[in-house]
Amino acid sequence: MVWTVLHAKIHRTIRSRHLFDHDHRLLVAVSGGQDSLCLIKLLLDLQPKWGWYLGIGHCDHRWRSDSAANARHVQQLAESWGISFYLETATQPLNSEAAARNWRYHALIAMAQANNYQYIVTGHTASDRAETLLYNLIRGTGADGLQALTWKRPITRDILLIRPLLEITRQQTGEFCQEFDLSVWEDSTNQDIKYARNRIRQELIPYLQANFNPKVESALAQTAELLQAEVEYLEQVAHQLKQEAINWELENEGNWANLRLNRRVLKKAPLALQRRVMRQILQQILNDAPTFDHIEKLTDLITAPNRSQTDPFPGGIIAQVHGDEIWLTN
Ligand SMILES: Nc1ncnc2c1ncn2[C@@H]1O[C@H](COP(=O)(O)OP(=O)(O)OP(=O)(O)O)[C@@H](O)[C@H]1O
Repeated sequence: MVWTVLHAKIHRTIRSRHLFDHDHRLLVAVSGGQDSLCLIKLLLDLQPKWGWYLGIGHCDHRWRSDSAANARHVQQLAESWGISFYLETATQPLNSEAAARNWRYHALIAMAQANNYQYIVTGHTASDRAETLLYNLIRGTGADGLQALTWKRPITRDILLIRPLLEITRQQTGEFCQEFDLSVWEDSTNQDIKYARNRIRQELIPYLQANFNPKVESALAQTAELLQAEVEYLEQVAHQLKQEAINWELENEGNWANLRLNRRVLKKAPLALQRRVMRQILQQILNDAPTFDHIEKLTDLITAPNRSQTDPFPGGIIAQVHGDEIWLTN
């Protein structure tokens, strides 16, 4: 087997970041594109050193006319490597990026659960990370959005989502596929500049590379990496503060019903932590992700006069100041 710089890099990354350990069962999400082919080839080559059990999961969104052929192509590759192959096909064509992504993650989780995999591994690269950072930055976000794709995160209670290629650029995965003659399935929708993501990839990044920094992808990915560690730390501190600030909490048949927060505890904390506590609380009690506006309204109550209250949040929950406390009630 030829051992390249990428093999060495990914081997080091898996070890130093504790992405997965010996003998784990990894379900590798393979679209057939260059990134996920590079990923599966690297993992296959490293497999004898680590002893993983590898499987390939493919999702046919029925988005493009060639999607069934794409799925067959990935299946043939899996067979040629002697790896288990799992396919989910959408019951109807999914024609928005968001719908396709959402369905894809559910499909991959279902495959992993049915076949006893603890890890779902995707081929997101440093280039995806840079694009996600720019995409989120343009739409407006905090440090959380700028950490743009994490190495490892729980996707269900028992399954972790792992992205081992976050330090490797798309150029590198392309060169790797050429070097090993991997037959890449080109996704025609990647070229379509009606999608903002693709415009960032096709127009904005090349512009930044040509005019500002030829290594802008790696630079942005590094920014995301630094922010990720800071976000992790702030979230931990906010969690502790939240526990300290909750005076009283009532659950009704497993559902959250009533919460009282100590304003004196919260007032002493910096604004950045106040906002994070409020976001964690809203995440806990709303079914949807809280908006910036929701978080600000609730944070304002920390210093607002007695009896001030918010408009109802989705689900009808209202927050109101009662002396030294904020009451959230249904
Ligand atoms: N049809 C598919 N079947 C299996 N895995 C897929 C498929 N499409 C994408 N993936 C996995 O997701 C990774 C990222 O793909 P891509 O960048 O096209 O998706 P995305 O919509 O931007 O995803 P995300 O929301 O996760 O960033 C791929 O490297 C691959 O591991």
